[in-house]
Amino acid sequence: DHLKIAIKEFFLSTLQQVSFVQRFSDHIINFFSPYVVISFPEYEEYRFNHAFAAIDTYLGAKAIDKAHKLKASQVKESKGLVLKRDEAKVRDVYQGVHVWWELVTTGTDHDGDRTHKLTFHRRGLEIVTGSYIKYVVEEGISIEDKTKQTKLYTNNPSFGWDTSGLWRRIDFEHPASFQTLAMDPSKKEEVLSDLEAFRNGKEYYKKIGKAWKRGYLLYGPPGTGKTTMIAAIANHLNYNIYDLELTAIKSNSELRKLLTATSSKSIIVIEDIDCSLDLTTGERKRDGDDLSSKKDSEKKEQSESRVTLSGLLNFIDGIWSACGQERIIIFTTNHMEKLDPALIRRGRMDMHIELSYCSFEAFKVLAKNYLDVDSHPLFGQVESLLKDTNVAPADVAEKLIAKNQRIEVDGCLEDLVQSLERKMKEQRGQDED
Ligand SMILES: Nc1ncnc2c1ncn2[C@@H]1O[C@H](COP(=O)(O)OP(=O)(O)OP(=O)(O)O)[C@@H](O)[C@H]1O
Repeated sequence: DHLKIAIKEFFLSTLQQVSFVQRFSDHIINFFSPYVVISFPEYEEYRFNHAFAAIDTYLGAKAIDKAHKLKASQVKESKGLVLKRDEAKVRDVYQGVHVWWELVTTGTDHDGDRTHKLTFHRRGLEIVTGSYIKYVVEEGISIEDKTKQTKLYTNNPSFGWDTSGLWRRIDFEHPASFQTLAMDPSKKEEVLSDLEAFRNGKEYYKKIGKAWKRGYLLYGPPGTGKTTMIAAIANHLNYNIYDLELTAIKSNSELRKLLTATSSKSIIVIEDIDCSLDLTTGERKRDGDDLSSKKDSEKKEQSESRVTLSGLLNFIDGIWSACGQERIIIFTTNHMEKLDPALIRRGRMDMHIELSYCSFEAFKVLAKNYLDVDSHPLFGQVESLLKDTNVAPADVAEKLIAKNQRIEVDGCLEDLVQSLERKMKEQRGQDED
């Protein structure tokens, strides 16, 4: 037994010495090493590191012809196949300086923290920090703009998609476009030119000293195309969508964390804002909760741990202005009148866009989308019926979809006319009541 203990102690002390020597030699090597390492983690304290994404894209596109491992993807049906370098280590040369990139992942494969590590000789320090990194990030951003697959993120825990920090994400494949969006053509033009001005507004926002962001409020009855318009905006600008589910957020600080984890060139959406926030008290509503039956202290505790109106205003104006750029925030509502004026005042929500019942102009777009016709003898009848009937584009679209079931154009339009006539009678009846 004594012998056993002596051997154990001997090995333990030897091991300690070895690890001490190891640590000491690491210090010496680091001290004298001619190499410098710069790390670019994907997230820093939940904040998304924009440089990481740009570097990732740059390295993915770098010297594909020399790569041994490639990843192929078709980001959109309309776009070609995109090949990406799929190697953890990449070498690069810039103005005579040799650098090595390595992608290091810690933790589990799926949720691990990823970091790009850049190693180079100390001699190249000035070139690397002075211009190379800037070059890589700018190149990455411009490649990303051309080939980007738009993503849809949500903070809703019930969706079990691919996670990336606080958000869950999937590829965004909605086919909506402004061309197929049925709305008044002049309103459509107005929205499109506002988006263009925003997209090209970098210098303008800098000049006036305002954060590069814009808020849109989409309002109108159900089925008038609010969600469709968000998809059309995302496709038009090629921005990611962050679908923010307020009811899944426990506090204002969680809301801030989510915000700082969003990337630039993105649209943050809160749908049906009137349903997720009680705007009279500023407390978030929760199904089945009856606050009036709770004691005061409990009420206070609860309201402190929830998203409040002021938390939401801060989200739009406060920190939001300070982090990231090129952000669009969109609220949708079916009940404009229920919203607190503070939330929707111009400056916060820069443009209020009404999506209204189907006009004849909007119908013509739907007829083109679904039936591929520009005119038809029944159009006159549809036009006069639409003038007197409040019907959502979604209901009109539903009638026209029948074409897919091999019902001919005439049959579809006759069906639509009949349903519009029924609807008109119903609405007249209600008015008389
Ligand atoms: N303006 C429109 N242009 C083209 N299609 C439309 C339009 N409005 C509705 N649709 C069709 O109706 C469906 C439902 O519309 P959408 O979800 O965009 O309406 P919404 O206003 O967001 O409704 P809700 O308020 O109920 O969320 C869409 O999938 C689309 O096919």
